[in-house]
Amino acid sequence: MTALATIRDLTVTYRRDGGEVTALKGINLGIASGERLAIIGESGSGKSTLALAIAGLLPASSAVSGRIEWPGLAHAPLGGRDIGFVFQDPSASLDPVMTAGKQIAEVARTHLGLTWAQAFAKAKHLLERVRLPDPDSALRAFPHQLSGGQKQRVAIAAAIAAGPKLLIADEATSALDTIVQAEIVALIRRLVTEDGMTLLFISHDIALAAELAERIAVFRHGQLVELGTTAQIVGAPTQPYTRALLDAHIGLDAEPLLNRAGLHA
Ligand SMILES: Nc1ncnc2c1ncn2[C@@H]1O[C@H](COP(=O)(O)OP(=O)(O)OP(=O)(O)O)[C@@H](O)[C@H]1O
Ligand code: NI
Repeated sequence: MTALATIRDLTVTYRRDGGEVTALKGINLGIASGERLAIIGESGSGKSTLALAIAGLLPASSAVSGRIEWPGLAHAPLGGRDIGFVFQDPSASLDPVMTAGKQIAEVARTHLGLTWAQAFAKAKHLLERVRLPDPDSALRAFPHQLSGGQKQRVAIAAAIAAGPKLLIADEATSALDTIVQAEIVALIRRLVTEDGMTLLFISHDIALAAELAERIAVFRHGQLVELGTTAQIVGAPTQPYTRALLDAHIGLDAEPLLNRAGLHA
């Protein structure tokens, strides 16, 4: 498999209150073109920092060493065009005073050089693809007129509007109730497959990660502690920490998770 991105010895430190917090320590990780890779770990383990570093979105208060190479791209990645980003809270990524259609169209216009008319046509098509019940009225809807799940669908449509190679979903379903969460996971899986995107799925929920990902990377205290196929991580973890994450989720019985991951009959 060819690599889309290769992360080499990545260390990220934030300055805070005169001190320093090391959020990532010497991370080495390859992301294969077209794979679905999950990043899991508890709160503060550095998952979002990794996502932001990959997307080139780290705040100015951070210091970075190491590097991220993009053998799968012909050029340095441009956020929004080559990398789509979906955040936990769609209200934070959507502009409250702009219609859903315009927010999606703007991405298409900016990165694909479309006219507004072409960009709105594309936005409508994207709203159909993310299965908004009434794409025509959704085009004209403001974020507050949509449910949480619908807003997340709009945010996903905007994230993929420029046809990115890589889609990063950082806790994209964590704020949603279980049923909507499952729908959004299914949506992400379908879109990634249809467009041949690479997926980086970030979650504290090992079960959700197992449902969607082919490989899982386990982070703890800023370090990558275990990396393997979903079957390995869920069925035969080598690290006590990974086992603890599994146990916390399912007690001592791994069977339900394996079933969810489609690894058993
Ligand atoms: N902008 C920032 N300024 C200072 N420290 C930060 C900043 N962002 C994150 N941190 C710190 O860096 C560490 C890693 O945070 P990060 O958000 O990457 O973890 P996470 O695994 O995404 O956690 P969560 O599951 O809660 O989202 C934590 O100690 C956090 O407090
Ligand atoms: Ni996070």
